[in-house]
Amino acid sequence: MAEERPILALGSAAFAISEYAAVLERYQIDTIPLAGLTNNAGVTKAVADAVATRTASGKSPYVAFIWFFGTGRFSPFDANMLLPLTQNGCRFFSGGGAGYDDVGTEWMTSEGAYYCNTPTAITASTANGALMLILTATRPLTQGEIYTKAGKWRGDAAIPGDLIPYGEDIEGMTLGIIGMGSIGKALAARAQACGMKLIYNNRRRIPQSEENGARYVSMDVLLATSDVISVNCPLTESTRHLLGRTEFSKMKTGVFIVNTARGAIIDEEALVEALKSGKVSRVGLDVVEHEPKINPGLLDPSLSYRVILQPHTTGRTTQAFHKGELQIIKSLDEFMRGERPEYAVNDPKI
Ligand SMILES: O=CC(=O)O
Repeated sequence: MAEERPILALGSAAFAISEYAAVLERYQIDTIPLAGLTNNAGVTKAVADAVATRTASGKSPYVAFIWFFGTGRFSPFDANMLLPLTQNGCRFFSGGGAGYDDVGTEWMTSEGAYYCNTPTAITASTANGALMLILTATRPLTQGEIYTKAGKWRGDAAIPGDLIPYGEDIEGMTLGIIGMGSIGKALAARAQACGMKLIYNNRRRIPQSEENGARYVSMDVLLATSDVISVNCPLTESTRHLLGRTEFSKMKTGVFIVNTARGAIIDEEALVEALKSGKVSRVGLDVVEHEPKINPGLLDPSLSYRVILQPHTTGRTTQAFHKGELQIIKSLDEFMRGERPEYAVNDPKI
């Protein structure tokens, strides 16, 4: 047990139980219990208190801070929350999740600290979730379930607009993938097996051997030729509202849109207009701009079953979170051994 290099943890692993029990044996870890914590201010105070207690007792300061999945309600994990740690020598942070738009990585770099995400943990679950939403958007699945449970079966032909519409088969449709990282590639492999034609846009073309049958095209070509568009890129300043009024106007009429990345990549006001005008047929959103608040336009009764909403759960499977917790442990071990962690997203001067 290395008392001289202690670690602070927010909560505990919930899936990699035995592996994390071994971590608790390997290192000296203080845990901030999650019970009673509801927001960023609570965690900010708990971190400051933990650092102050350690300093007051004359013990060595924390060198690392980790948190797990399901902690989005505490974000952002930035200077405001973490400064007491870096001021006292903490040089490693890692949290559950592929995206890290809610983590102050630039600030961490300037403090000489690593940030490690869990880059491939949710790849399969999110790609499966994207395919699930593509199928749900192209087939009237939500409406069918609600009707069946309500005893309406396929609806009443005598009432205008009441019948469930026919579904559309995705075979032969063109899928445009925006963002060809690990999730985009995994989605391409799945969609290819369903007989879709694949195109993608990315900051740059990726090696052909990794394209999984997708063809690199400009954003304008993707917008103009896709029957289904899937958003799979990270949220950055350059992708915020990447799909807005101008982009919707370039799309095919009747396009289906799916977003399993981050809500703010789509301008929701523009999306609602595009749904109302019929430009967009149906949309499947696992993410929205101001989670957990839903833009009232998306809940407009006139759009009814054409807006499929999920509570940011496509990546959330037991297998994915287990893998992710193992990735946090791997990064922590590498840092504690004095190595550059493989999953570091930044390059601080250490
Ligand atoms: O949205 C989930 C993630 O980024 O891991």
